[in-house]
Amino acid sequence: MTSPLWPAPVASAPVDAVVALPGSKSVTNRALVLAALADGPGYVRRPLVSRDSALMTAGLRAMGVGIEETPEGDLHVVPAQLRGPAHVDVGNAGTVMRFLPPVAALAEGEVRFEGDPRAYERPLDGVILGLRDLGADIDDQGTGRLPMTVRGKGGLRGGIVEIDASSSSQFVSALLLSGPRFAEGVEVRHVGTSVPSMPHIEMTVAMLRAAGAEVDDSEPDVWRVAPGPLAARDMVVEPDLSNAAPFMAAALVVGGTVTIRDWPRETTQPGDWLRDLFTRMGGSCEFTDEGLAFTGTGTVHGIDADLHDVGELTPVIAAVAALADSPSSLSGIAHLRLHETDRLAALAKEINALGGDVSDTADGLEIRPRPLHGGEFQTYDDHRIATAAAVIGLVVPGVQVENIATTGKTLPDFPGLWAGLLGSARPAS
Ligand SMILES: O=C(O)C1=C[C@@H](OP(=O)(O)O)[C@@H](O)[C@H](O)C1
Ligand SMILES: C=C(OP(=O)(O)O)C(=O)O
Repeated sequence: MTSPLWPAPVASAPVDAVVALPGSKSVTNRALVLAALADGPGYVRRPLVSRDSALMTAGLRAMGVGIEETPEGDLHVVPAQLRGPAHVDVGNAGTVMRFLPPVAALAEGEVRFEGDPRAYERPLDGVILGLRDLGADIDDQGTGRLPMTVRGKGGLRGGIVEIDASSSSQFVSALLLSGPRFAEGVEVRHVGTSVPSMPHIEMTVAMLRAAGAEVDDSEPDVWRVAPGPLAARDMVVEPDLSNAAPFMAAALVVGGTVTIRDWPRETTQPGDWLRDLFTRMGGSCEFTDEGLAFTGTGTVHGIDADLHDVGELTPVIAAVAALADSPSSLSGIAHLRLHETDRLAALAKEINALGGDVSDTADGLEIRPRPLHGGEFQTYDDHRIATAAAVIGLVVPGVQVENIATTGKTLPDFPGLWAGLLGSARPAS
């Protein structure tokens, strides 16, 4: 089945807009897990409402957790005895497929995990092998992947476990998030080449501590979580800074100023790196009372950057780099081949289809800017490939984005937000 094409709007004037972004996927889905495992009812305030968060909510509800939306749009989470039989659809959400199996191991009864075809290709071995070592009974037919069944025993021993988290930081986050509820807590020791997306593990540690858990992360590649209760709380979700990328990129490639409302002054979100990365590419930013004001001139410089810690920013950075006045080299991101799609291959193929000159290397992208032309841009069910295409379309007429609706994985109504960004463009002087 072919998906409809979305004609990417071309910017006719510099942008001048204030953007209120929905909540962070990573914070929302961690907050939901921590609230579900807490010692009483709590709230997740200003949550993201998107495909990935809906899948997390549905998965927790299937295991018995009460989650109700309040009239203000917050989520009231009422923990319960976790139970099977239950069915969890993980979609293509890394956070759901990795964070919920440890929760299922705490349930009484069988929990079946299924998802999109791509979820069956994405790595899960660190979670499966790790949980088994900690005492869980998992039937994965020997594949180390989904689909699988966790035969929950109402609790888990826990203890010390060695895993290789070089393919995804989410393996570590998954075992830590449920760790306080394991009888012996958990000590996760990473063995292997370096763990990507370290800020996301720092986010896990920070959110566990905020919920009262005792976490020791003083030794590199080792994390210890003591057994104990998680406090029932109000958790307020920050705006999704990774999803700020296309909006800030608009100011870079078109010129003008975009203010991202409520940008936190301190955060573990990897999107905070955009301030530095996009400044190096030609923009400038300042904190204002409203948020972060980011200004570009329309002239973009290439960048040499190791994105190992912030891989999810790659697609939009690659799109901007394809429009730059000098080449770029993006490295440290081999693990992106195992994301929603093989992002390195997809970006090279689609940018080249518009006349670009991009090669995917063993661990990144080499981008040599060339004049681009319009054409179809395939998105491979990948929200960030779709927003990257929209950025190119701002300055390259005739870009048609296939399945723009895939942005709904983490960013509801992206086309509406994008139209708002351009609608408020000030007239050219
Ligand atoms: O824990 C999280 O919320 C995430 C961790 C990262 O995963 P990887 O470590 O698999 O890259 C990131 O890319 C993903 O978008 C979200
Ligand atoms: C890699 C990503 O998602 P997931 O949580 O599915 O891993 C992403 O959002 O860029």
